[in-house]
Amino acid sequence: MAETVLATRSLTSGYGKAVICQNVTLDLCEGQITCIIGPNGAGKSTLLKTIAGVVRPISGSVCIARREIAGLPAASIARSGMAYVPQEANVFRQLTTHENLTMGAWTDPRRAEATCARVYGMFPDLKPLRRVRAGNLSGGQRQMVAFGMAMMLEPQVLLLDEPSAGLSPLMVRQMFDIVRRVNAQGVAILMVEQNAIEGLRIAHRGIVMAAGRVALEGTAQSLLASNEVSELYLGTRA
Ligand SMILES: Nc1ncnc2c1ncn2[C@@H]1O[C@H](COP(=O)(O)OP(=O)(O)OP(=O)(O)O)[C@@H](O)[C@H]1O
Repeated sequence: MAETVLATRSLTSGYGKAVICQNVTLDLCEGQITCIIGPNGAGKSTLLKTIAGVVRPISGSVCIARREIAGLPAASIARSGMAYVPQEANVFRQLTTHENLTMGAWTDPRRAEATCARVYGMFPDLKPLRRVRAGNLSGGQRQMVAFGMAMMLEPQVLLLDEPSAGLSPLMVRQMFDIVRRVNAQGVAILMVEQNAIEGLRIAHRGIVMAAGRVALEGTAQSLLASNEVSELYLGTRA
């Protein structure tokens, strides 16, 4: 049985007086991809932000490798082995690709050079762009830089908020391919995706969120095969 690397229990969070995520309990196992799908405004991004420490939990628990991290500052959470790629504002636009990657090694700058070489190996398309400012890259290239920066932390757990958002169909395929390759290297991934079918296809497990709660969960295959999920969330009929 695979170890749980990330677990939330009854996690509740929101903004000011607005409670958005309610009693979210989930487990992410070692080496697995879990894809979170659901309608706009369901609270998917808020859940990732809460796990990453960007939004403070109201109640409940978040553990990485059985260590409680709920309520810790985002920087401490990143040091505990979890990297988070937000949907927006995820690179320094004035800095080059290479400078962005180097910034990604902030927890241990001495390792930056060696880790950079590994990340270029993972994302070969970034190599010719190393001297280009992130603000001058395409949306897909920028998304790859953000992903690369997260990998500079050499995380055990990666949180990805809509990695395929705004990408061309070709870039979407490339992005999912990279997600799969990073996972094959042993990184557990919790990913929010609007592109639900493609996201579930590369995932081991899936979670459907609705109105801030976990509405359904199961193996990705079972969600792809479910009539209810197909009609409500995948835009297809089985
Ligand atoms: N910074 C914020 N301050 C106040 N309310 C917010 C903030 N960010 C999000 N919300 C609200 O929280 C709710 C959930 O938003 P969230 O972005 O988590 O949903 P989502 O499922 O990721 O949606 P989408 O698929 O459209 O990205 C929405 O009603 C949204 O208006």
